[in-house]
Amino acid sequence: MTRSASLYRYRLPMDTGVILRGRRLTERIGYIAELREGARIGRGEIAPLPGFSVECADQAGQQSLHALKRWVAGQDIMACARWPSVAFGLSMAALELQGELPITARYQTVPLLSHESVNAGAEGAAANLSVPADCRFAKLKLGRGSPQQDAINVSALLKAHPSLMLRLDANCAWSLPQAREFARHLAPAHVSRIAFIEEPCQRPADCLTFSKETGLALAWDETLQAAVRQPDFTLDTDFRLDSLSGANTLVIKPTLIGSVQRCIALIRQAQQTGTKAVISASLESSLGLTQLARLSCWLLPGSVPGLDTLSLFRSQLELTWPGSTLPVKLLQQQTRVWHS
Ligand SMILES: O=C(O)CCC(=O)C1=CC=C[C@@H](O)[C@@H]1C(=O)O
Ligand SMILES: [Mg+2]
Repeated sequence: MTRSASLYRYRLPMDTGVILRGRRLTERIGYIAELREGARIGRGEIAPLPGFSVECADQAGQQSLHALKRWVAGQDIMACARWPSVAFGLSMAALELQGELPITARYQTVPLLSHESVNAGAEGAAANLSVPADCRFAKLKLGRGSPQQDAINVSALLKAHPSLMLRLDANCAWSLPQAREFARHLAPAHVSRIAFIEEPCQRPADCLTFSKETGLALAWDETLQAAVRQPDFTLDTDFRLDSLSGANTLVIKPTLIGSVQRCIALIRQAQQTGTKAVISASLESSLGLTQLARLSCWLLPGSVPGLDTLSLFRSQLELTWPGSTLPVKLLQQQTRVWHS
């Protein structure tokens, strides 16, 4: 069957307040790979995240182009997809082309609570944070204010919403003493209402010590991304998660981890050791987010993914996230950098 492929480069305006690793992100640049074989179409998003991905958009674009040309010539699309963002996007496109990415999704996500006012320490800001009425879980970023202020905000939020559970994320902000300072000001009754805390400390060993001392459940995010980049990290049978053990959850950001197949293997191996997994966004466009929602519903039907990042954008791309009223840019309006 005849094959054709296109690679679209997109630039989407972001909300002014998006700061990643101390850098303001004013626009999101990425690619959409589109595969066609006979009447079938498959798309995937390739969007390395500045400050988190090793590769930049140009590097990802060049590698994607090379892979697409090989695929059109009848070769394996994944053979030279080395960057995680490229491996993820191309593997998603191939899955969708083959009809193996389920259409169904719940499009449910864990709300990311805005923290500007909370972080400014505004009196009562945390308790007044708008939390959707029916939501069981919400996510709050930590590490911008003082650990004590973070703990006060968390306690105020949980007090104001008696049935709420929180996912917390400090993005490796704290030393062990600072993390202990946070725990010291946390109401003991609230510890059990924290589903997990992502990356509390700069050092993974300190995260483990902190978790053991406080009983706060730990989730690996950046630590997992760093581990999978190690050359000796293999997902074959002898790979054990003990180099990542001690956490009760792995945060799977496919754009930062790699191919769907690699994510599946990681999830299955985590589950064999009693470790949970949640799929999380890396600020993909609405096209990528809708595919991540389908992926999460397929691989982790019992877990609510962390995909509440569309509000950081000023427009959607090609596919709308259900309920979003953001304007939609179409792929044909984007720059097609190559077409077979
Ligand atoms: O995981 C979620 O609920 C949403 C995504 C999210 O929190 C993040 C995405 C990308 C980088 C970070 O800002 C942050 C994270 O560290 O998990
Ligand atoms: Mg995180």
